[in-house]
Amino acid sequence: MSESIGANTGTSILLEEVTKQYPGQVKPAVGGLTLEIPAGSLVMFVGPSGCGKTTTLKMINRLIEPTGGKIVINGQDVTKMDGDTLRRGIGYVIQAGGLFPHMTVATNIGLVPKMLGWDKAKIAERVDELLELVSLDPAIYRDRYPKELSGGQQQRVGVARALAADPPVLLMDEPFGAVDPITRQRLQDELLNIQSEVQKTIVCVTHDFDEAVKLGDWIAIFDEGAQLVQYDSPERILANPANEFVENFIGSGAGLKQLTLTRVNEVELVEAVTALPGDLASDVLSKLQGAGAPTAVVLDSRRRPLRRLTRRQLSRMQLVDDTVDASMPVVSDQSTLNDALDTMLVASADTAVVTGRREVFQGLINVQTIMEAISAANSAVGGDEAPVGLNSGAIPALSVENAMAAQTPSAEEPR
Ligand SMILES: Nc1ncnc2c1ncn2[C@@H]1O[C@H](COP(=O)(O)OP(=O)(O)OP(=O)(O)O)[C@@H](O)[C@H]1O
Repeated sequence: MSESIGANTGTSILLEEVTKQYPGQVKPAVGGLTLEIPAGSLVMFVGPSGCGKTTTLKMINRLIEPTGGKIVINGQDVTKMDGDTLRRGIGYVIQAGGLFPHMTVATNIGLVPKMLGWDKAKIAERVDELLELVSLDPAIYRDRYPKELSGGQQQRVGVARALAADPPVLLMDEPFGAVDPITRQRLQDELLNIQSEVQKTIVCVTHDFDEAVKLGDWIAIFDEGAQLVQYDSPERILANPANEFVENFIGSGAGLKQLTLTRVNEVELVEAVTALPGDLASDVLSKLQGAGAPTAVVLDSRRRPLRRLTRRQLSRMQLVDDTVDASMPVVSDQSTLNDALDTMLVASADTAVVTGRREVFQGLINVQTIMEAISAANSAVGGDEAPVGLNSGAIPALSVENAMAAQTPSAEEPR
């Protein structure tokens, strides 16, 4: 219940000296981690396999119980709170959406609202609203079963389900790990679009440093035992990696990764002549000639781009129709310049169509704009001060008693 852990937006999370010692393990999976997650920010956890990212994430909604320390959400210590109540106020997204296969999309999304006792009409309305938010047409998708969806669509439904009861906090564990690179890019852009609408506090685990740079307001880089190696903005981590471990993690091409730091919505777009199905082709053609532009963008009634028409194509038609060109290069205004360049290269086009929230047309971006933006971006790295993040000294060596205690079985599921 969102009431129980605070307002639906603007909720901070604080881990205070949090430790997780799994039974039978010599070293703690998470050792004395103190981490501040500012309200409304998107924090990415990255680090090598087994370093404790997932364990840290799952301690926030107590799917894993910490063995020590406190977790404070919106000023309230949730370590002792009823776990089920806590989890209803925290959206949770896992790889491939984690949907229940025998339930329709609508039932999956409506699960938490149902548990919270919402009436049927309100749930149905919310389901449609969320499907719209994740760019799935409710009329087509609400009654489908998960197996009738693509991987990317399942993932979108997973996000919709996590947001259903408007929780203030969203936890995501490798949410885009199971989809192809193009779908992954689109889902990342959508998440950023959704976040600009809903302003949740989001913690997201990834193994992909580029994804962390693209999505994160802040990136926490962990080493084994969830030892925090660096916690800062993507810009500053790229500009000043804390040590060799971080340098290796960033990998080669740190310079090129700077391209990942600028989003399409930060550069000036090229205006375009637009047309609607049903317009007289000759009218559109004269507008194009007046503007000195080579192509017009055809939009549907919700201003979503359908295709581009060249002067030659227009001169051969009477009325503009509503044909869709699936191969038209389209980028979201949340895309990075890196993604935009990729999209143009794949389509062998020197311009791409830019869309914003709910796929509404914004303008065009061209290679020239990107080149100019790159040179302009080589300016000083600044920004807000980084949130607090540290571990409490070295991990204490286990005494014989502790080691014995650690062997005691607990309710924890083995992996
Ligand atoms: N239930 C468990 N019982 C015992 N040890 C566990 C359990 N779950 C995780 N571990 C251990 O704790 C450490 C941290 O695991 P965790 O899953 O948090 O890492 P991770 O950084 O998310 O890794 P990956 O990127 O591979 O998913 C690992 O050494 C793992 O083997």
